[in-house]
Amino acid sequence: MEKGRLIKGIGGFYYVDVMGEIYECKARGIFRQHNITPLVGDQVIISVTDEAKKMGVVEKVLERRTQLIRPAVANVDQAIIVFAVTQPEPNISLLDRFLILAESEDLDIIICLNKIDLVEKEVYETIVNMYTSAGYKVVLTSYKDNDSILNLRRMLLEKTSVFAGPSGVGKSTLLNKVDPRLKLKTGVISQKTARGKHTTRHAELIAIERESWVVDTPGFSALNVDFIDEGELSFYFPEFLPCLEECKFASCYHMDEPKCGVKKGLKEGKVSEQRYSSYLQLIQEIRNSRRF
Ligand SMILES: Nc1nc2c(ncn2[C@@H]2O[C@H](COP(=O)(O)OP(=O)(O)OP(=O)(O)O)[C@@H](O)[C@H]2O)c(=O)[nH]1
Ligand SMILES: [Zn+2]
Repeated sequence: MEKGRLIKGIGGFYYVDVMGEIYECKARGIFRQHNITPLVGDQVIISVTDEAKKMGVVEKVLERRTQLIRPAVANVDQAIIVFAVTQPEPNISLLDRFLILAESEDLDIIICLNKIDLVEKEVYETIVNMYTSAGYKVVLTSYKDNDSILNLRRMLLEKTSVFAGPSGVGKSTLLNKVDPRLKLKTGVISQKTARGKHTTRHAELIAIERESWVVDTPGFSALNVDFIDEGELSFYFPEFLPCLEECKFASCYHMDEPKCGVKKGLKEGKVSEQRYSSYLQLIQEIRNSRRF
């Protein structure tokens, strides 16, 4: 029996990494009876049936700490949300959607602003300040700046991180810099888009040094958050949290209600205009989606 990490599942086979060796495994029928589907990211126990051919059987799925829905990966620790400071221009509304998704999955979050070699600091300072004061950790990177890559790599050590962000911001480029053995495809947008459209891309765990794992997700240009309950949305804005107890009504949506803590926080500069307007836009979207 060996313990390993399930790194991908394709066509009924599970690929399990045991100390860097990959075993192609079937799952025991017993999982079906118990309605358990092994998931990428699971810690599993396998028995090796053929050492030479690296084949085995998944005997047991160890208890999951967490389970992401999209991408479907177990035991993820943190989300690295990557945006470029330019090319493409940062889309704040989309960034807030990624944040809410990660918050709703209860992940630790790092915002990574990439391509800082392309513009002056003044260009992205406002964004950095806005998210830092909202309570987020923001890191600045450029594939041309080795120190920034080392800093990013440090944040990945001994964790499972999901890389998310729009297309073309440099997710694969950064991962290739962090670990040059990876050789992920970069910059071939047409090819990647074609794949995204016509085939389902399965989530896959990629090992980088010292028990660090990453999931590179395809880029998204739009994200729906309408599965979130309108009453819960404000919990996913961390800077709103200290304001909420000052709302007079427990069911305050922080819109037109009197004595609202969030609007007070907005006046006092504890909540930024832009984040508040993101909130309003999203709650409107959630409400509209409920009408049908
Ligand atoms: N100047 C500059 N260009 C970068 C940087 N990082 C990535 N790029 C370029 O940006 C383009 C897109 O990079 P990718 O790594 O393919 O972007 P991605 O986020 O993986 O894109 P998808 O796979 O479509 O989601 C490539 O041409 C990279 O060379 C950076 O730090 N600075
Ligand atoms: Zn309120």
